[in-house]
Amino acid sequence: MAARMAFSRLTRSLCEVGRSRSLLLQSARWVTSASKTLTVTMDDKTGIAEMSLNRPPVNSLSLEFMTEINIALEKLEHEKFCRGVIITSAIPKIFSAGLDILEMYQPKPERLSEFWKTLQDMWLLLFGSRLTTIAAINGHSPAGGALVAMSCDYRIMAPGFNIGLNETQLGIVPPFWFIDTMMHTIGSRQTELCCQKGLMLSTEEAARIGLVDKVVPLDQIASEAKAEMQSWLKIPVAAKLITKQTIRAPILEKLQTRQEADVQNFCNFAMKDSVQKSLGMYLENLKKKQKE
Ligand SMILES: CCCCCCC/C=C/C(=O)SCCNC(=O)CCNC(=O)[C@H](O)C(C)(C)COP(=O)(O)OP(=O)(O)OC[C@H]1O[C@@H](n2cnc3c(N)ncnc32)[C@H](O)[C@@H]1OP(=O)(O)O
Repeated sequence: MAARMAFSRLTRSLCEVGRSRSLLLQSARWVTSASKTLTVTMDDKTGIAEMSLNRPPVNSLSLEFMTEINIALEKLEHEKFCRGVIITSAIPKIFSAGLDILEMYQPKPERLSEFWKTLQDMWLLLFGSRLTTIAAINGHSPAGGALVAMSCDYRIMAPGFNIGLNETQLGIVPPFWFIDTMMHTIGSRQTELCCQKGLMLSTEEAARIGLVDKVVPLDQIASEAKAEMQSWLKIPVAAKLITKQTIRAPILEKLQTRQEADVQNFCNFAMKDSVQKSLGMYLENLKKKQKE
């Protein structure tokens, strides 16, 4: 249901963005075409797909990038032989820098609402996926990046990076469904501590509170993710999926029943002068940091 609703919006979004991104079936493996920013490969023997994010410099989630991700997720969801997907990054040291702040800073109102709908769709597709989903977190993963990781069934992270919902540090508020996703992962007390302070946790701190399930060296992250996936795929599929749906359905429904209102809230909030000022200053600091 979540995936179907997301798909109808996705189709519209695709037309508006005006890009064609077909997925080509190529014997044993299929790969995304038309774009270098997302590579999806599938091993037909194991039914395991890998989605690799590759939008330099930091895999920030723009409208177009999320549309691509959504199309790929939708395709995998309907791919008969696909049983699981591993999400990772092709960019050294960055899993995803989260939402593209440039989408929210001095935005055009129509694009802003489309941007938010596309983010909602991405979350609905990923959090509600029938597939087993594993995040192989091979770099920093703030805010929207953490949301992607937390929406998966399992998280493996390499040491030396940070992860968390840091929105309050930017003077913005994590949406209720970001918070719900974190509460689902680490419980409400830890979520409150992390979200109010906008904490970015080290890999080890994240593992300590269950935000990350396993810590492995960077060079072993891909093989470990595959091994972990194999163990999940041994569980009887219907039993596993119904269990996942039972746990996640109320969280998904909360957004599904308020999607339009959530878009409106977000747009109103984002357009506030004070929020625009905070975002402008944050962007400025990111650039300054680069020069230092
Ligand atoms: C308005 C209402 C909002 C309601 C709530 C919305 C919920 C929000 C969710 C979000 O995801 S907001 C985004 C949060 N993300 C961040 O705070 C991450 C910021 N980035 C970083 O901390 C670092 O860039 C990094 C990811 C740790 C990587 O550091 P590194 O030193 O490797 O690279 P930089 O030199 O910092 O960056 C390179 C380049 O990329 C630009 N950039 C970085 N992050 C973003 C981003 N999220 N969006 C857009 N652009 C980003 C950065 O400015 C540099 O640009 P140039 O100077 O090269 O042009």
